[in-house]
Amino acid sequence: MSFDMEVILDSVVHLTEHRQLDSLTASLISTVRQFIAPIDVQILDTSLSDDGREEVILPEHLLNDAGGLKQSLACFTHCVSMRQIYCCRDTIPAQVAIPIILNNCIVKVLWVKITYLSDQNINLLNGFAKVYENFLGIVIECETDVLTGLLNRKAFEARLKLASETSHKNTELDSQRLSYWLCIFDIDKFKSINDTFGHLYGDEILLDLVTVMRNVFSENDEMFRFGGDEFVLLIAPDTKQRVRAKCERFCNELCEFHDDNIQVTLSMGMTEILPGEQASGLLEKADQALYYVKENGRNRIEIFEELVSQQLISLKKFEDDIEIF
Ligand SMILES: Nc1nc2c(ncn2[C@@H]2O[C@H](COP(=O)(O)OP(=O)(O)OP(=O)(O)O)[C@@H](O)[C@H]2O)c(=O)[nH]1
Repeated sequence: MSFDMEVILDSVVHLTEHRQLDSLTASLISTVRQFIAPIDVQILDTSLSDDGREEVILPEHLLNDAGGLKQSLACFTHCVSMRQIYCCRDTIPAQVAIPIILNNCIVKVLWVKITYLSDQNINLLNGFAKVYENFLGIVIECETDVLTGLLNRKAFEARLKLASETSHKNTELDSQRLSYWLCIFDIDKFKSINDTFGHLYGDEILLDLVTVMRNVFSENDEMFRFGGDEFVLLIAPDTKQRVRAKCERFCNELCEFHDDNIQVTLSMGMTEILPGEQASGLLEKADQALYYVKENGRNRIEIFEELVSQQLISLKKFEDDIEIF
């Protein structure tokens, strides 16, 4: 089969229109489907093993499928770890896997199962994988905070939208309900830390905070730096009590992290993410709880909904948002 150059260029244009990881990945999959009509195509994720090696996360069905990866797993693993294309054409269907590499790390693997795998198909797949790889680098760079390596504000909205869409309408009592949570926090009197110890020391404090945060929160909790000393957490579904306990542990561990003459304390506002709530309203709620903490002594955590029920702050500002849902 030969391919029309114009159609290929169109696909590259389409692939590079995307500015978000999920849509970029979906676009690569649909491009591969369009051009080589595979039986299956997947973009596999990778994780780091305890000894620092990249491991491809293989879904069960890929391993156990008839003609699946199980028989040739050693060869697949070897090729990918050597950053080479894995190609198995002896079997029907054939399989090909192309590692996607960023900063010398394997971050994803394009895996395709196809009835007949020609050289032309391999070249085309490799070309699309390279376009995806280059663009993935740009997308990740755009969504990453330079100092801390956390996600930045730009990455936040899409992730919050996903959380509020997948958050289930549940009727359990407060104490048993598993919800996503949004937390905003900033360092107390960070300006005076900068003024006393210098800006570079202030940067070290920000990096220490991220180290402690990564230790306390799980991979499912997403962490963002909005700018300056302001951070946001999108915490995966859990009860209010457990989320509060986790946030308190974070604040305590950060406080104990510096055994010198400096004590870093945080003020934090939290709010529950209910289905369909909009980013602006949620941010305002968490921000209002944070503001309350700042105005009332700093160095603690407050939950917006609790402040409202205790009539310490007013819900009025959000009535419009709530009526929509
Ligand atoms: N070291 C360092 N400082 C930064 C950075 N970005 C912003 N800042 C400083 O962070 C400080 C933030 O101060 P504010 O949040 O306004 O106030 P604060 O002193 O933390 O006081 P409260 O928030 O009211 O407790 C300012 O002095 C900024 O100049 C950065 O990347 N590194």
